[in-house]
Amino acid sequence: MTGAVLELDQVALHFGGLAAISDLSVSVHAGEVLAVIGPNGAGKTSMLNLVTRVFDASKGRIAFKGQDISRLPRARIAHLGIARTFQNIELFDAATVLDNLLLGRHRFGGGAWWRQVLRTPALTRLEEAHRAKAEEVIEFLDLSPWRNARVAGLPYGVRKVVELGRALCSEPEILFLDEPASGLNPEETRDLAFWIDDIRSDLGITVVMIEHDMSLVNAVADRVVCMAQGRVLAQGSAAEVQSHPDVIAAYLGT
Ligand SMILES: Nc1ncnc2c1ncn2[C@@H]1O[C@H](COP(=O)(O)OP(=O)(O)OP(=O)(O)O)[C@@H](O)[C@H]1O
Repeated sequence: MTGAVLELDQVALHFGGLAAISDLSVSVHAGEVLAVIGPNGAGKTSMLNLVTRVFDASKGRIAFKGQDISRLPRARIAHLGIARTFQNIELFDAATVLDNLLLGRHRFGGGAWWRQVLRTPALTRLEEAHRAKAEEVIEFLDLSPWRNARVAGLPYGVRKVVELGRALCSEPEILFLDEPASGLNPEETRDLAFWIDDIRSDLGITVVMIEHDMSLVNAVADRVVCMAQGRVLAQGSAAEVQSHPDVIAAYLGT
């Protein structure tokens, strides 16, 4: 593990009078799996929405590999190598699994307009490279039985894997997963744990996972940050954080 790949420094986010995030400072180390836990409404998804520029921070700095990204246009985020999945799966239901995965290649472009009109060899090579990456991800996530199926008809657990696959197709340096285990059965959650481990070890991608399922957190997280009321309450190993008195009190609502 090396230095911080992503740093949030005293970040705040307000919705009207409500402080969803207050003075939040979090560092993500390159090559780690960081789990972000905390009770409902703690600000976990808001933090992810700040990093991916869905919302503007009202205060503070967010740096990716030393570059301040807090004011970048949202569309630039994927180009930098930051990918995410959503709490409520966001896929193109009418399209096939393969086509959804190919959408993940968006950041690598489709070539200049004149290449598309003339169908140049360079464009053909680009399309072949996109297709090869999508096939690699299909293989990696065992999605071959559904390659040409429309997403709309797929079981929930498979759709979650497709969304993960689309994020991987963008070849991110850092991958944010928003509640990846929610709605999955125990067997699917075990598969997910293996994939997250492989995403970090084999693909070298840093993973930040917002998660309520402590079996998954205990299985894959190198480090855990617990948030409550928009701040960091505790951080450390899964065991340290789960036994922290403030964390126990936050979950009990005391
Ligand atoms: N778009 C929004 N408009 C207004 N308030 C919001 C918005 N998004 C989040 N909030 C509020 O900000 C606070 C933090 O919400 P957030 O969804 O980030 O928490 P969370 O820790 O991800 O919760 P959960 O585990 O339930 O998903 C909550 O009080 C929530 O109601």
